[in-house]
Amino acid sequence: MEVVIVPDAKAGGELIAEGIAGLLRRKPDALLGVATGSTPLPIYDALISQVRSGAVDASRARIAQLDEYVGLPAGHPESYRSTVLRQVVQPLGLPESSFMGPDGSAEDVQAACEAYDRQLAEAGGVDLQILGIGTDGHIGFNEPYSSLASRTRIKTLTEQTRIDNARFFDNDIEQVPHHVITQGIGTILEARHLVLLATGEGKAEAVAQTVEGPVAAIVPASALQLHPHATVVVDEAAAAKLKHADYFRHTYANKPAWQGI
Ligand SMILES: N[C@@H]1[C@@H](O)[C@H](O)[C@@H](COP(=O)(O)O)O[C@@H]1O
Repeated sequence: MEVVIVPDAKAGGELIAEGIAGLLRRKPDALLGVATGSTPLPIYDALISQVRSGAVDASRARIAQLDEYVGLPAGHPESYRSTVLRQVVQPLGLPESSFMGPDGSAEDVQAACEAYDRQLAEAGGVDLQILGIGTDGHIGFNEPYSSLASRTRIKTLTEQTRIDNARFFDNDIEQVPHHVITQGIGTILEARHLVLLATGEGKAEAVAQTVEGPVAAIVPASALQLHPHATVVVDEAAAAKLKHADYFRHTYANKPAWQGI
């Protein structure tokens, strides 16, 4: 696992967008896994700027959703499908057909989950998966104690996550669904490159446990330690509880120039 400490969220977004641009130059039809939440927005802003300036061609990129609420009416502005369309797919000028995600309104949710895992595999697998992290260490919507081998499935949100996400629902926790579909941790680990961005002091404890703690289901993001190519990008505030911050800074500062993230 590589840990990169950047000055702020904007720098983190630019670094990751540069990595995505490099991927798209090597593989124009790369399948990019995207996360929702506030944290990845600087990545999308930087990538959209690169595309608009002509620095990178994303016209053949494909986009895959990480997770979804269950039971929101189709087209609900806070469904993750609507969110990814608004924040990533449309600004990149991509057709909706380039975008895949689990069906949160399916009658048979389990079948929809299994169908999504198959769809990801048939698409050749995710090339680069962007991840955020919950304050409790969740990735996607894999809450603490999720199986580290889990596949895409329905999950029940913790009260903390519903509180954290109420800001997207008029600060009314009653509007936040209890159930979600999320790529499982086993599914996420199949992506070729995992890139987790964490910013702000509220993520410092989760980051320290993810990076320096044991691999444990209580901290789902710690499963990144099992991945052969995982990059954790943190700003100074989110790095505040890392005991080995100096080591990570030293290693990154001395990284060969030709190696991207
Ligand atoms: N399912 C999403 C996660 O993918 C995201 O990482 C997390 C943190 O969001 P934020 O980046 O807004 O803190 O929120 C939700 O739970």
